[in-house]
Amino acid sequence: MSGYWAIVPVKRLDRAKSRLSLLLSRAERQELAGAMLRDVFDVLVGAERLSGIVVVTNDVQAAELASGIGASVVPDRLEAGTNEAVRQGLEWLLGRDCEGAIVVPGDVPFASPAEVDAVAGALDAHAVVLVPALRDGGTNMLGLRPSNLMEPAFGPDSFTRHLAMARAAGITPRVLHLEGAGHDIDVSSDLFCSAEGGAAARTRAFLERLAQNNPVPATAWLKEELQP
Ligand SMILES: Nc1nc2c(ncn2[C@@H]2O[C@H](COP(=O)(O)OP(=O)(O)OP(=O)(O)O)[C@@H](O)[C@H]2O)c(=O)[nH]1
Ligand SMILES: O=C(O)[C@H](O)COP(=O)(O)O
Repeated sequence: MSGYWAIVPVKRLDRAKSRLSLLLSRAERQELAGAMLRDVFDVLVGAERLSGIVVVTNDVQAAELASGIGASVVPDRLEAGTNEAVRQGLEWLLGRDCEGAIVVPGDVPFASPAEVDAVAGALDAHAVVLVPALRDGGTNMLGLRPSNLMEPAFGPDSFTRHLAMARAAGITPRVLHLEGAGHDIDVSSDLFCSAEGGAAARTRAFLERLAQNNPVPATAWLKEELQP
């Protein structure tokens, strides 16, 4: 099927979000990761411009959820990080009739279907589309047309790196600042920031419960900021 495909890398849910371990137990992190993933899948299903979804994961539950929405699942037995997972998704797409790919991490639950469609619309005119994280220098969505145009370079400060890589290849990327998709959940302070954007019903319910049960633990944030 031609058109744009979403690639979603998903780490094992019971290992997800280790940077939140100051505030959340392993079980809570797993629950949050599952809630965010379900919300992200709803967003992708609601987008009108996607021709397909490929989920790269070694997690049984994530794979079941992915199959439930009709996504293709690429097993990620090595779990060697986001870039390796995205690479596997891109490689899988190479054999398919696909015009381009949009990498969507599983931790951007506040994205909306309209934002995904906006990335797809921008990809029609630009070979590289970047959605920066609003706070930490990351890349929250990466659009590539064709899908093998550029290697993924996720990790700290990936937005600047993706920008530079595109420019080095002679491409002027389109940068979309999106309120919903720009908000990912990585560190404790992200748990207490109200987010604009899409429905994110399960994630918002989790965060509301958390806020009710725990008055904002400023000291935890401080510890987090002080960590190298
Ligand atoms: N398939 C796969 N996905 C990964 C891997 N590492 C990270 N991801 C996914 O890549 C996206 C961005 O990852 P991070 O923001 O670093 O999330 P995380 O690894 O759960 O968070 P931390 O443990 O706090 O670093 C999320 O959707 C992760 O599930 C991996 O080794 N394999
Ligand atoms: O740019 C990135 O690597 C992704 O957004 C993940 O970054 P994060 O770990 O800051 O979410």
